Amino acid sequence: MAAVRIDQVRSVLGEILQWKFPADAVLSRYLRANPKLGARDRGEVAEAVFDVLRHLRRYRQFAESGSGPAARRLAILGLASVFERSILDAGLSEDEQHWLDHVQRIDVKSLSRAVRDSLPDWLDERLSKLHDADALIQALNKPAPLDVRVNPLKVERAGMLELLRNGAAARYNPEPTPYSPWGIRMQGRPPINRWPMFEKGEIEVQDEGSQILAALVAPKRGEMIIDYCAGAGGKTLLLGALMRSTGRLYAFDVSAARLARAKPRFARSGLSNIVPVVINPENDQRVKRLRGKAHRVLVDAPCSGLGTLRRNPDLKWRQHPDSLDELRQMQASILRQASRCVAPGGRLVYATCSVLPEENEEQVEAFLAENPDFSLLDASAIVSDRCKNLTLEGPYLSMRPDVHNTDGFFAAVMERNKVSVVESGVQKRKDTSEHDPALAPEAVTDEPDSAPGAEPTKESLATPQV
Ligand SMILES: C[S@@+](CC[C@H](N)C(=O)[O-])C[C@H]1O[C@@H](n2cnc3c(N)ncnc32)[C@H](O)[C@@H]1O
Repeated sequence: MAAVRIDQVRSVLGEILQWKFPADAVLSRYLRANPKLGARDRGEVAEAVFDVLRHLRRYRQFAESGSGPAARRLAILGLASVFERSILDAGLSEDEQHWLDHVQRIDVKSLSRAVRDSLPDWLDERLSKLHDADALIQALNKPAPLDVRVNPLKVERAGMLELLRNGAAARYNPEPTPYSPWGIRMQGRPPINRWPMFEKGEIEVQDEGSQILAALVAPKRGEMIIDYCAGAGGKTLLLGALMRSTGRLYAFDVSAARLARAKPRFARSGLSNIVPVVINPENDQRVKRLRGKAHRVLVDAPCSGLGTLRRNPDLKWRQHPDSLDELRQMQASILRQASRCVAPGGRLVYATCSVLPEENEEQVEAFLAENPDFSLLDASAIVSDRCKNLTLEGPYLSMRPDVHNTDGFFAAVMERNKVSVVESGVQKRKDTSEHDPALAPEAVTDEPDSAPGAEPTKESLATPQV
């Protein structure tokens, strides 16, 4: 069995290490192409592959010694984290066993941090500037638990926890998440997409940090909200539920494929206030029509994803300083465009799942310097309303795996002055819905709990005519 597993891991790694596709996509494709593999086989292959990606630099150094193909030695090192030696040895030659004995005796503390914790030099250098860098790097190198979130429109967390603890999920040790009031954390690899509560839209997979982001947007009933980079809808779903399915929640994205992946999730959720719209990154007329209209705009910006290394360790090797520069320009441009949709008195939330200041604080500072009609709010005061145990230092939301046991997330909340002058968008049409049903205004049945200062706007916030 060990011999077969080594070949399987080696085969998956062979494709992943070409870095053409994300590791999880390659692995899913491999598992789909090998349907005879049972749940345990799949788990073992996945665990070993991800272990290699986490420790790639160190393992490559170890694999320089020994004989035979280096890719096989990487697979052996990955499987050494899954199997006991006695099981693994059954698939190894005598030479390989000696080689593994040798590398397992190496004192990793004698290696430089970049090798020990397997980081490319450029990333080691950037992370080393962060507070408590060692703890952060080590936490990013550990596998993450699985966080799910209840759909507050359908169920309460306490009831769902009881159901999970008394059913087949008990072995995954479900526990409430410490900060998010909607989260449940499980250990291992629960096959939740086959569970009835998932099919009924009562639970969704969402990291606790991402749940807290939705709390930070703090949408209210009846408001008009834009999730500007909605992707597969992870945050849209919780925003829609917090709005109690009232008002209007635009789910924008430039990628039709990503929004298409969101649609079954929207359907399961039971939400009826979401309007998905594929937008053009440049000069989109529908975006223009929403200028100065939204109560809240969330920009969950495309980023390096370096806060999610626990789940996506391949990003260490797929990202590069040049790609980071491109991302920074894109982030600044999206933030600028999205900010125009914010109504006077409304809020703009900029978020990433990166831990690098150049994608986070520096972007926000540059935006605020160029846009004096926006000012920074204290994130801590806003989230404390729903996330009782969460204390933050400073005005930003900054979640870290070493501190909060979540992925690395950053967010800033900015408020537009009540007296901002809103640039007009495209020329007004008599009846917009006739031309663009995707943006057709629908009856807003619930009064907003509060509307941002509406005095100087040309159109009223409560009637989202777009
Ligand atoms: C971090 S992901 C969003 C994840 C999503 N919010 C979620 O919670 O599942 C960033 C998204 O931004 C989208 N994007 C890239 N450029 C964009 C642009 N100019 N305008 C809007 N969305 C954009 C990408 O297609 C991607 O889906």
